[in-house]
Amino acid sequence: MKSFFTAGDLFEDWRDEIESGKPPTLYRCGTGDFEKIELGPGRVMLIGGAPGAGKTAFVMQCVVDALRIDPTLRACVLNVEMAPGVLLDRQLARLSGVDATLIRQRKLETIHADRIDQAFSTLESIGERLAFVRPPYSLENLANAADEFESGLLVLDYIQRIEAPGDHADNRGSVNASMNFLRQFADNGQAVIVVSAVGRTKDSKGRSSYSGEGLNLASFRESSELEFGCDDAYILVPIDEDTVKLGHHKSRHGEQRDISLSFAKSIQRFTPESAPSIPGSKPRTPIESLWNRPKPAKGSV
Ligand SMILES: Nc1ncnc2c1ncn2[C@@H]1O[C@H](COP(=O)(O)OP(=O)(O)OP(=O)(O)O)[C@@H](O)[C@H]1O
Repeated sequence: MKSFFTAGDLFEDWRDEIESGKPPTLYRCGTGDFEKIELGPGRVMLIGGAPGAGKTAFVMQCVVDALRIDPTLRACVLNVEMAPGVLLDRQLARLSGVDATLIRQRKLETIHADRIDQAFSTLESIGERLAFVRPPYSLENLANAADEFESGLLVLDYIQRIEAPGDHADNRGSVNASMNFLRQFADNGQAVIVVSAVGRTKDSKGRSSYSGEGLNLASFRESSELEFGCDDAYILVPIDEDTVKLGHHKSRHGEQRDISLSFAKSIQRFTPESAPSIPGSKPRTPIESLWNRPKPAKGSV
């Protein structure tokens, strides 16, 4: 076999594909601004953020909602830090709107019953299409699980703690090797979400911190292959107690689009700030603006 092929060799298939008008498959992770997230076969999405920024909560929301929206999708989650039951507790809180602490402490009361039942049945409806990888937490084990489970979406939470095949001089070598393999998984039709730790940077006062202003593509730990290998890179940055920015630091296939989200931690739920209006509903007018509005002149309608 020759070590190259020409554009001419590709031409017919490529042209047919263009003319078919069939867009590439993308999995929707929610509504509103969540639709800006391009996750699909062949794509690797990287998401970083300081400890506790909400990376796991965000990724699990995307996965559960993608499974709810697309009934043919199957997902495999490898989470090194949190047991599957804890991940499900948090999704139960999000879907029911019942405080995650009450759920964690198993202190539910009758007033919660309806919402909890509804959330249980939502989670049950996707249960057979969501798999959690058992230890050992290695890439090899993830690949085996993905094949056995026939998944289309893989989640690695988080990459610095997942063992790559082969011997590596250091963690950097191992993360670089993992990213190379993950690109191959994507080229084989998987959608891949990679959660990554970030390193501290200097803030505006020269202090070492995780402050959002300093976090960028180079902040992903053991970074080089991570930033080059992914298609999209996001960093989740807290703005205030209940708002976060999902900074879009790399977009291989389109424009970079940051997303503002509110993060209700007690129920582990992210909501786009620019939520779509419900058809037929009127936007609420702030009472203050009515109060300050000039009074209509007498006799005018
Ligand atoms: N019951 C709760 N009530 C309020 N806040 C909570 C509750 N449970 C978790 N949290 C907060 O929600 C956030 C969850 O973040 P998550 O575990 O998704 O972060 P992460 O970025 O994945 O963190 P890490 O890097 O430590 O894995 C944390 O800030 C945590 O303090």
